[in-house]
This record gives sequence, structure tokens and C-alpha cells, in this order.
Amino acid sequence: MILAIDVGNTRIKAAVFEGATVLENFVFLKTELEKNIQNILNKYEKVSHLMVSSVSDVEKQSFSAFENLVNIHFVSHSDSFPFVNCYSTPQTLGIDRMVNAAGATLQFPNQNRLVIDAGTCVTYDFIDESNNYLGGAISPGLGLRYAALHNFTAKLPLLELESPEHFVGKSTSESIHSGVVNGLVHEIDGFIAEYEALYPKFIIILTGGDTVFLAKRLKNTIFANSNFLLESLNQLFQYKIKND
Ligand SMILES: Nc1ncnc2c1ncn2[C@@H]1O[C@H](COP(=O)(O)OP(=O)(O)O)[C@@H](O)[C@H]1O
Ligand SMILES: CC(C)(COP(=O)(O)O)[C@@H](O)C(=O)NCCC(=O)O
Ligand SMILES: [K+]
Repeated sequence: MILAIDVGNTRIKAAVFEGATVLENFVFLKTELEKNIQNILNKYEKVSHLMVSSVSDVEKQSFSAFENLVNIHFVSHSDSFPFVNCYSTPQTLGIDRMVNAAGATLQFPNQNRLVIDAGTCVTYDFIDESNNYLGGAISPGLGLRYAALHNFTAKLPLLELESPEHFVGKSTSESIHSGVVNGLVHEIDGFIAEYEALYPKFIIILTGGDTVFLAKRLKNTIFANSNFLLESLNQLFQYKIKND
């Protein structure tokens, strides 16, 4: 049994896997990391390995309390991945993006793939059919867009994510909701259209905390799976066992 842990910039997501099956999902804040991991390990005594992806300041030492209980693997740039990394600064590529790219490569062989991860940031990652990881884009996520409008202006309130009622915002709050939500939806549709001009055929995977909210608003057919990064960690673990 393995416990996959995804430390993002907003929160931590974790899942216990038995083979390819998810037994349970967990979400918690990094301030409650130790307590939550301890509870999970108490409940699932058969967990033998932790597979961790972190893009936050949570490092390997944060798990030192569990070193005697389980094997801990922190995914790093020096691991082997099932794709050729064509990023010009491979050492600065986000580990979460590499894990998503690994999952896309392993789960959807021999095709072009675009992974969109809508979390704190929205990341776009493209892996071609020859398993070359080409790169992509980073833009602010929904929460970050709301926060930025408030934090960098004098007059804009901080609003919670809401579905815009009108495309033409008729008040300050309607304008903000339209700008943030329609703005990101158009961005994603626009990116997909640009990739389509370059690659006639590719599959699209949407993941991250805003998957469900965004999926129903997009034009294109996509695989929407909030759990894709955790599932990719599990697949990368199996890949590691075969290749080490
Ligand atoms: N309970 C929640 N707490 C925080 N964000 C949430 C929650 N539920 C949904 N979200 C959405 O998830 C996004 C964060 O996604 P997530 O993938 O968890 O981020 P990260 O991996 O960067 O920590 C936010 O933009 C927010 O809109
Ligand atoms: C872009 C990110 C901040 C996304 O983080 P997230 O939204 O998953 O919390 C992360 O992938 C990162 O720190 N990347 C490093 C820069 C790069 O990928 O080029
Ligand atoms: K992301």
C-alpha cells in the first residue's frame, strides 16, 4: 500500500493506494501535516511507502517523524521519468508538473497530451507522441486572480469564487466574477486552440482543485480528473520499481 502526497501552494492532497485503486482521499493544510499523516498511517497500517511531490517549502525533513515507520520517497529532478525533458531549465521545472507529465505519458501512451492543472497557479504541460516533454505555461489560478485584484488595488473587494451570472458585469462584484471566471475559461479555450493549430490531435487532461468548476465551462472534450496528480504519483512509484 502506498500513500501519495501532493504538497501544493494552497493545500496538501493525499491518497492511499492499493495497486491502482484509491482507498481514500485526504485534504489538509501544511500546518497540520504531521497530525494528518500520523492519522492516515494509524488507519492504514499496511502503508509501506510515502511518495511525495512538493512545490512548497515542505521538505523531506517535515516527514522525519515517519522515517522509521515507512519508506519515504521525495520525487526530485534526479529521478527517472518516462519522458525526455526538453525544458531549457529542467532543474527549475515544478515537480508537480513533472509528475503530471509522467502520469500523462504512462496512462496515455503514443499520443500527444496536454495536461492543465488548475490549482494555485494554472499550469499547462505538453508531451508529444514521442514522449518529449516540451514545456507549457504558468498563469494565476482562480483564487490568485481574486486575491490579486484585491491586494493590488485600493477599491476592489476580496470576493469568493462564484459563477458569473452575466457575461457583461453590471456591478463591481459581477465585473470581478466575470473577469476572473470568464477570463480563465477563455484563456484555457484559447490555449487549447493554439495547441490545435500546432498539433492536429491530442488529448487533454484537466486536474487541480478547480477541475469540477472549470470542466463544465470549457468548449473542448477533456478528461477531467481532480485526482490525476495523486494517481500519477502512484504510477510513477510503479515505474520506479520497474526501472530502479
Ligand atoms: N477547500 C478548499 N480550499 C482551498 N481551495 C479550494 C478548496 N476547494 C476548492 N478549492 C479550489 O482549489 C484551488 C486550489 O487547488 P489545489 O489544486 O488544491 O492547489 P495547490 O495544488 O496549488 O495547493 C483554489 O483555486 C480553489 O478555488
Ligand atoms: C508553477 C507552480 C508554482 C504551480 O504550483 P501549484 O499551483 O501546483 O501550487 C509550480 O509548478 C512551480 O513552482 N514551478 C516552478 C517553475 C516551473 O515549473 O518552471
Ligand atoms: K497547478
